[in-house]
Amino acid sequence: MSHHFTPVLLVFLIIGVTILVPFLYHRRQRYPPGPPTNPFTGNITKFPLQGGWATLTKLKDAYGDLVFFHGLGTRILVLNSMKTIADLLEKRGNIYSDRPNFTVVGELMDLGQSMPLLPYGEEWRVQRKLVHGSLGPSSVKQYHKIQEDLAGLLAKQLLDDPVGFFDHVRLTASRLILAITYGLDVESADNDYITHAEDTMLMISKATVPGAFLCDFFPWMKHLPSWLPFQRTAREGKQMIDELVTRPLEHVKQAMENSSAPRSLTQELLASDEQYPNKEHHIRWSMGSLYGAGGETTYATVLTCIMAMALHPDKLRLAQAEIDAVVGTDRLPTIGDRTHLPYVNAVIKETMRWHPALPLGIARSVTKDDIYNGYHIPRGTIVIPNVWAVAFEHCGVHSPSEFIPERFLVTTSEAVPADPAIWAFGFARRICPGKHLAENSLFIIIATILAAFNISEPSDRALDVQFTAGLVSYPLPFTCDITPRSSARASQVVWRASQVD
Ligand code: HEM
Repeated sequence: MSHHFTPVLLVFLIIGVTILVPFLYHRRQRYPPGPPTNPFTGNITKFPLQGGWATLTKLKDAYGDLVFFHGLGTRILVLNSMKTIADLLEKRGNIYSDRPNFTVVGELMDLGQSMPLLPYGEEWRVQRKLVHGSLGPSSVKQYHKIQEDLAGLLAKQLLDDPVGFFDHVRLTASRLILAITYGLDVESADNDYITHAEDTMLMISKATVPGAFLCDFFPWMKHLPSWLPFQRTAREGKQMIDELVTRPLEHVKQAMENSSAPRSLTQELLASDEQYPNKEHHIRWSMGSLYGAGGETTYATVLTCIMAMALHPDKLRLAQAEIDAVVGTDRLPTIGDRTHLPYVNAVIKETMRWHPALPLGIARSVTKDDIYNGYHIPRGTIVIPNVWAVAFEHCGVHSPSEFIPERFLVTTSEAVPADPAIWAFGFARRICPGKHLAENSLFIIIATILAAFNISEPSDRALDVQFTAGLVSYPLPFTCDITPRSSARASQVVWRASQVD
């Protein structure tokens, strides 16, 4: 009997295997949900290229915490919640800590040598280590004085030329980084370096917009002849970037030879006895990375805060009242006051939540095929943490789009939103190494401005609330009135600026 059954069983088995295996395999290969696809371009053309955070956050309603785009050889996974970000970027950090490859900016212009773009590997590890020692929570105390001095000088500029506040804030953030990284004189740093650095940053931010170069989609194009316009642009960009990272380094080396180099991160690293391969190369790129990553993010946040204060005079008054009560009225705040000013800190947190400076963080790339919640995430997928969605998800009891610092001051446990300090600076192995420095900079610049000035919407028109749509998002130039709170505060500002040596 049994041997009659065997061929039948075999046939069934074969049929079963031929149908089931591809079926199961297909199930295993299932991509996370996303907008409808077509056979030619998948759904990649539906990925919003500029300022996509609001659109991507809306897609969360339709598709959930994971939204997947694919087509034309590119795959993008958007993470729309703290849970998915923690599960992948943190718990599976060994395969989710790489960066996508930018053919033009990264390879042809050489920016791939800089820490934010370096692949997850040995060179990146060396550069991170170089900056960690000097940017840790206790090391950053050595920069308090520079930060307080620069906040004081900024206040003086706001007093003398309030209309130019936008530029003053921008330059202050840039000077701060140049002073700390290279020991450049805070006042003269502008002429020598900032103009070039700003031009270069502008060039980089234009060049990193997806779609800026066809070559980013078709990497083989990098081998095309050098006279082609995109190759020329790439060469010019490479030169600008090279100058940005090399000139200040050479300046420090020269000053060290003359024994006149002030203390700075670069000077300390060059002077250290520690030996490792390509030492100068790594110092050049890790230090250069700090300017690129640390200037724009800081001024974006300060400008957003100024805008929010102009729009919310009642919140400004509360912050000022707290400063007057805690710090007093006879001096400007210092970084030492930071832990004693909960309302001012809540204003800063709310600024970072209301409009995060990096609304989509900095993209990652996954180095191995992965399965998550039953979905297939292929190797090489670009992974984007949508922190804009996180900012709206964890916002406590108040409406997410409104500016309400009080949401961070609630005492009942379930209503307190997640502190932006845990998500605005990125995650796990690639978390922002400048976080502690940045938090002190934001505090001292914002607290100094609030202590000394009133900020209000222009009397003749409404303030235009608009933000740039690039990687770093900050207010488009806007007008607001910035006036000293009193003549006593104005005199304090003048005196404080005169103390900067
Ligand atoms: C408000 C200010 C700042 C914000 C919101 C911010 C945010 C971020 C974020 C979201 C990332 C990506 C992390 C990830 O991939 O998970 C990052 C990376 C980075 N940040 Fe910041 N940052 C700020 C200020 C600074 C400052 C002042 C410095 C330098 C002193 C700095 C240096 C860097 C560097 C070098 C990286 C690349 C790290 C890597 O790829 O391993 N940042 N930052």
